[in-house]
Amino acid sequence: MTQDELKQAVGDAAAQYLLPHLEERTIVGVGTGSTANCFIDALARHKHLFDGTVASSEASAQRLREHGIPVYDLNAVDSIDYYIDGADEINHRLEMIKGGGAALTREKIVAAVARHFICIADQSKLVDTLGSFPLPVEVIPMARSHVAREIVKLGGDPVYRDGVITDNGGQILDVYNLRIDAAITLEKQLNQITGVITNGLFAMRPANTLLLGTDEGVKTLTAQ
Ligand SMILES: O=C[C@H](O)[C@H](O)[C@H](O)COP(=O)(O)O
Repeated sequence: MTQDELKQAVGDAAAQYLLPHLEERTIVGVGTGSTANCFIDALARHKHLFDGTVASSEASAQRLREHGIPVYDLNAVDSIDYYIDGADEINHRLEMIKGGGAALTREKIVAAVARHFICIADQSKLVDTLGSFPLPVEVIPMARSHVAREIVKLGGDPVYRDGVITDNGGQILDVYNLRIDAAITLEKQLNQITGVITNGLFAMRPANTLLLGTDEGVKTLTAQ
């Protein structure tokens, strides 16, 4: 199967996974990216079964609305049972690197509210050790150079993602060559640098379930 077919397969599988849990008042958390888009398209077939969604980006909100699915402000929502989103890398503990599409901060916020985080990914995203994919760090624009210097002290090589402005008005540094063997420690260290909005390590809040698209079908994995 192609990577696109695997993404559609996990998008469809996530919608099927949710079906028994969709009720009149259910709010679904929806992530960002090409895999999340496949999920949005699959979820649209069941839009009469639930109340609406909270989206982790303007792009996903727009796609949801185009399907006629309501999108709520997170501040108007008391709780979210399920958040479905992709990842750039995920390990066997279901810790992730996210933010290749620059949506990391809103993704982390929605994930923090959700009771269950279901990651949907094709088999290329599952790794033994995080860090081949450069770690995105969202920064306040005036702090970009300061944050970059501090990241160098931590051993990383930050590269400014030129021209990208996030939904929050932030900028992105993609950090290469970081050793990510203690992901929670690194996630906290990066967030403590003044001017960092957040970073794309999801170790303090890993996924609860991974729906992994493979050539043998969609596998359901939990943290090891
Ligand atoms: O900022 C974007 C998100 O973290 C995405 O979930 C991540 O980049 C994966 O995207 P895709 O499904 O397009 O590979």
